[in-house]
Amino acid sequence: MSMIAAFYSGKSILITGATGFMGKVLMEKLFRTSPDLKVIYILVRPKAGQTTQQRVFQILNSQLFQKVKEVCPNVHEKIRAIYADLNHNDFAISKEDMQELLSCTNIIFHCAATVRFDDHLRHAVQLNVTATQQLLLMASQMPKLEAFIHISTAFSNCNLKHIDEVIYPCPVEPKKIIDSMEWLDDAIIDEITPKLIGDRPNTYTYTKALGEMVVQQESGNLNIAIIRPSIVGATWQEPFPGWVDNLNGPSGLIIAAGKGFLRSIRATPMAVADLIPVDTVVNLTLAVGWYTAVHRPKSTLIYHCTSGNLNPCNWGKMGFQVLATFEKAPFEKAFRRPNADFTSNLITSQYWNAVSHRAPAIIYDFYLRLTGRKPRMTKVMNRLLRTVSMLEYFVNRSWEWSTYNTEMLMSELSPEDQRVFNFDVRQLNWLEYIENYVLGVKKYLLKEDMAGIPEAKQHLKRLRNIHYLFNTALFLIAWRLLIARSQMARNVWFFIVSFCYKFLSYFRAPSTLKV
Ligand SMILES: CCCCCCCCCCCCCCCCCCCCCCCCCC(=O)SCCNC(=O)CCNC(=O)[C@H](O)C(C)(C)COP(=O)(O)OP(=O)(O)OC[C@H]1O[C@@H](n2cnc3c(N)ncnc32)[C@H](O)[C@@H]1OP(=O)(O)O
Ligand SMILES: NC(=O)C1=CN([C@@H]2O[C@H](COP(=O)(O)OP(=O)(O)OC[C@H]3O[C@@H](n4cnc5c(N)ncnc54)[C@H](OP(=O)(O)O)[C@@H]3O)[C@@H](O)[C@H]2O)C=CC1
Repeated sequence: MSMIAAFYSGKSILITGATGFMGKVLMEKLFRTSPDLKVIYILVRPKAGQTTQQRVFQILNSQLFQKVKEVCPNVHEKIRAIYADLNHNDFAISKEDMQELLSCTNIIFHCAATVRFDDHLRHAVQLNVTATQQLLLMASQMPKLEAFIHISTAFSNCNLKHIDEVIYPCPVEPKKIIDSMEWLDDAIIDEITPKLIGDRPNTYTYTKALGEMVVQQESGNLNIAIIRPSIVGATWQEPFPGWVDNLNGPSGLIIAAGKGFLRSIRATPMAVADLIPVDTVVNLTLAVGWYTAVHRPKSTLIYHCTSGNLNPCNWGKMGFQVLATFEKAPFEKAFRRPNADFTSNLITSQYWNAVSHRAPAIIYDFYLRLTGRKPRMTKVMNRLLRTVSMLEYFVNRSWEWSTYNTEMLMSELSPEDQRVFNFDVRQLNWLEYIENYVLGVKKYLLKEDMAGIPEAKQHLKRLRNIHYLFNTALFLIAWRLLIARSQMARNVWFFIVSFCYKFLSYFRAPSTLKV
């Protein structure tokens, strides 16, 4: 019997960010391994014209939850969606709901965040710092609370090269930042943002670091742990391999590359690609929840959920396997044939941007105009290149994260728990994982049918022929222009033609003799 699964039985669990990528997998695993849990409270806001109930209904009826329905048929009754918006200081939770949360909650998993790299500092602070502070305040009023698990990111200290499982303070206190956001106007915030974030690349990593400081400062008597995952990718094993449902991290780039839009990137092939499957993060999170509640460590423990120091893979190998999978199972209706140029050189990368990205987009828009349609490719390409430029920081550097606490926890688990809540990335086969990841992107994100693969392959062949035809035509035009202008080019041309003629006559002569 799994001790961790047994621990969650009968518990009332509060999850923030349950509608997000990680939150859904966390809920799924909890219901599947501990179907006897009492209730999962989730803080949800209405979104995209859907009420909170409709959103929950959609999640529970998705493919991800199919196995759960077999083990826990009354899952609908065990999930309690609470209307909440973390942008409001009191989360806009009703009095009755708040009362229920305060009196019943046993465990909190705080996953909600804004993960946009370029979010306005005011909004990023509200979500990643103030909301964390508010939740801690709520937690301090929960008499039955056993553990508070805060999800941060391994990149909260990406300005350092070696990162230990400790909290590194930011120069300005989070309380001062929270206060200043209340009275500074947007223009001034824009001006001071670069100074505040310092050598971090974006407001996301900065506010996640502030969020950790808040957790440390406001922990009081709470039993708290922090988890820092690196780049979270599709599922490795559970509930099935390759599941992914958003464009964050590598997923969006895999689509852009598979559809032939993205053909080069400024990346260092030998830099460590610190990817971690989402089910691994969730397994560690649940194990940490159990350990924190049962063993009650004296101080707040931080757990790095990373792969680089235990089972490293680099971007070059990853890109190679992504392309190999495109060969086997290409994406439908590609714009161009997938290809990859990795260059760490800025000038080469700008050259490839012009030749491989901007020029084809301009030519395609010209074709759309000629055929009476609205040009759109240049706009799409500009947005893609902007996104890529924001991710470049992470594919040109390597970090070392120590994993003492994570390894200590692994050794504390029973063999059964090590199996059911496996977070040992040393067992991960990267090539297999990446192949499943790309297939998962095709299946679950693009919703493409595997039966369409032969047609997709045909389409790529047509694109290859168009590519050869286009290059030949381009070469002939360029050559014709050159011959018209340069005596030397003409001489070279006559030399090649006479050489070919002699070559052919040589072969024709013996064959004539035979006859
Ligand atoms: C070596 C490769 C070689 C490839 C060469 C060739 C290929 C060969 C194969 C190679 C592939 C394999 C290797 C890949 C390397 C991956 C490195 C990843 C590093 C990640 C590190 C993460 C570390 C930190 C981890 C964490 O701790 S946190 C979680 C991470 N957080 C994020 O990943 C949020 C990012 N996003 C935003 O920050 C916002 O999205 C924003 C970007 C501001 C736009 O923002 P905006 O322009 O306002 O508008 P949106 O609506 O948001 O998006 C506008 C449009 O871009 C789309 N789109 C949004 N996203 C992405 C995305 N990712 N990728 C692509 N597209 C995206 C969206 O669909 C929309 O398309 P549309 O609808 O226009 O058609
Ligand atoms: N994905 C990754 O690569 C990594 C993620 N992390 C961390 O993991 C955690 C989960 O990330 P992930 O699941 O990928 O992110 P998602 O963007 O998929 O999910 C974010 C969640 O936060 C919720 N949320 C955002 N704003 C509000 C709000 N105002 N009120 C209520 N809920 C809100 C979202 O709700 P809604 O659906 O309504 O928008 C969603 O459920 C985050 O703390 C992130 O920093 C750490 C490392 C890497």
